[in-house]
Amino acid sequence: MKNGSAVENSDKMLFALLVTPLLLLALWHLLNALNKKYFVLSLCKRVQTEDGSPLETKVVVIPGQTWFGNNLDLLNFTPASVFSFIRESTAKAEGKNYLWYFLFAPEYNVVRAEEAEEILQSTKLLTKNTVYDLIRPFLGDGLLISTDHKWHSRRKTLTPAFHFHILQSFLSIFKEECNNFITVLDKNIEGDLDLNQIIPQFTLNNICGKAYIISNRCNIEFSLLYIPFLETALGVKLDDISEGNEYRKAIYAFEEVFIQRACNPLMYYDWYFFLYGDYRKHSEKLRIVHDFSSRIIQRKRQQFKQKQLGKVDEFGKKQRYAMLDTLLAAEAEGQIDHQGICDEVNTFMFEGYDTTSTCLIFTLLMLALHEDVQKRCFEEVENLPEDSDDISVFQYNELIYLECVIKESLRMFPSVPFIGRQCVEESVVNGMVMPKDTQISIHIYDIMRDPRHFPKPNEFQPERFLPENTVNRHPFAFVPFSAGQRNCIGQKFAILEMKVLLAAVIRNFKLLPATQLEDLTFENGIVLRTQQNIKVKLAKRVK
Ligand code: HEM
Repeated sequence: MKNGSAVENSDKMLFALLVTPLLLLALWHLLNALNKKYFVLSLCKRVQTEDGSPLETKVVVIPGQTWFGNNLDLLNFTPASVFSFIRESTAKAEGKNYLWYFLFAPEYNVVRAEEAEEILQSTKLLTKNTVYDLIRPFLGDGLLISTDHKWHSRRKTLTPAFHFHILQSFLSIFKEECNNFITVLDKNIEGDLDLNQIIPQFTLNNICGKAYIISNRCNIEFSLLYIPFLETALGVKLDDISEGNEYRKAIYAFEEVFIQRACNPLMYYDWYFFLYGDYRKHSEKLRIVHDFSSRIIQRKRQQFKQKQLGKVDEFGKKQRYAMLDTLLAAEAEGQIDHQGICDEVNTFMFEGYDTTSTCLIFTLLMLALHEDVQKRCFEEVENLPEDSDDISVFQYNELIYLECVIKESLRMFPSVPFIGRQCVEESVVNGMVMPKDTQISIHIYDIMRDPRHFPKPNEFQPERFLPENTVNRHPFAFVPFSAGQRNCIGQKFAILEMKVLLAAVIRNFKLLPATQLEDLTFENGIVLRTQQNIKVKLAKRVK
């Protein structure tokens, strides 16, 4: 009996020895076959071409540094290393679009205008990607992040608030703020002017609060109490400087936490962020920001009711309101609630402040570094009427060369270096079948440095934007304000605001270099940042 069971056992062992490798081989083949369609170790479906041609003909797949796709490539990066990693990836892909594989979803990186066009024009790819979820606690379902019906109806409601006639009425506010700004510069002609300190205060004042704070060395005090953006888009003046200032600081701190999160893929998970991230700072700053916007809205609501704004003016035309009035009018008609208004106000404060200041900082730097360009701008603005009160929107529109300078600065240093979309269902994009949840990053920075569209892309050449030089350019090669349905609603506002400031600065001062481009380390944030503050010197122009 014993002998019989021993034989049986050895048969079993032999069987196992023969079958196990076969099973493993079969499993290996199965996994290999599965891995063609799915990136097994990244738990996501692969991108395929629509016509069955090799994927490499459409996109470069950048191999990850481990077997787990690109999941660990970005771990614990800093904002500066994220910026250089993205640029290196573009270089590795030799200017072609490229793919990464992350946990649960691929990421399609677009660096070419040709493919960006299809995405930005698509009516199906309007949903923002997961990076935007990190700012959702701040901006809620405001225009930047919302999607589908909510976004459509809000965009329709808010578009008239940026109509030419409304912009015209903002002009006097921009000018007043600008005059104050020039007075401040006049008092600080000595030494280097730290643009990162003073410009964000100007643009936030154009948004929400007047308080120029510059280091004691420069000796500028909390002197000005004026709030153009609140007054322009929002139609409110702040009485309390410290209130606006606390708000500005809270936004800055929120952005710092955002950057920390954005640099670590694990931090995208709320539970991980709650346990290991700066969750307390995040919540505290959000409370300050939200309380501030809520108070502004309450104040404006009172004024709105008191004024009893009618729906038609004396000529029977529908009245055009600034942004917050527009929202309050929509609230009166039951189209939006208090939370919706808060989300929009936060979105506009946020979108309208950092973006414009980043562009102004780089434009002033480039003017200081390029004397010939500055001279040409000076000749152009010199023709404007002496008294700034007499300068009309039309005259600002005619500052063609200054506009080229702003555009060239935006091309080289786009305030928003990348934007994101995602496929909410399996979709065909640029001839490839993208699985549901594929993340799409459109790298505006790289698109606008593509030498096929901008020869010698690292050279500052405003002439590229003179009308005669743009005729044959690809329409999506220059997209600092994005394009298509989800383009920037505030672009005309921004260009006018920047022209008013730049014209005034150039008329009054000669800008001289202090910071050189080589001194700067770039960082990826919500907007493009540099580790070092950017400085210029000023020399008063003799009239
Ligand atoms: C130089 C200045 C500016 C630049 C470079 C800029 C750039 C952009 C870009 C690239 C987008 C698309 C974002 C995306 O798809 O994720 C955008 C959207 C937006 N911008 Fe701007 N922006 C600027 C100024 C402004 C200003 C001054 C305002 C408000 C007054 C504003 C309000 C918005 C809003 C609300 C959106 C979302 C639009 C939508 O999705 O319907 N922006 N901006």
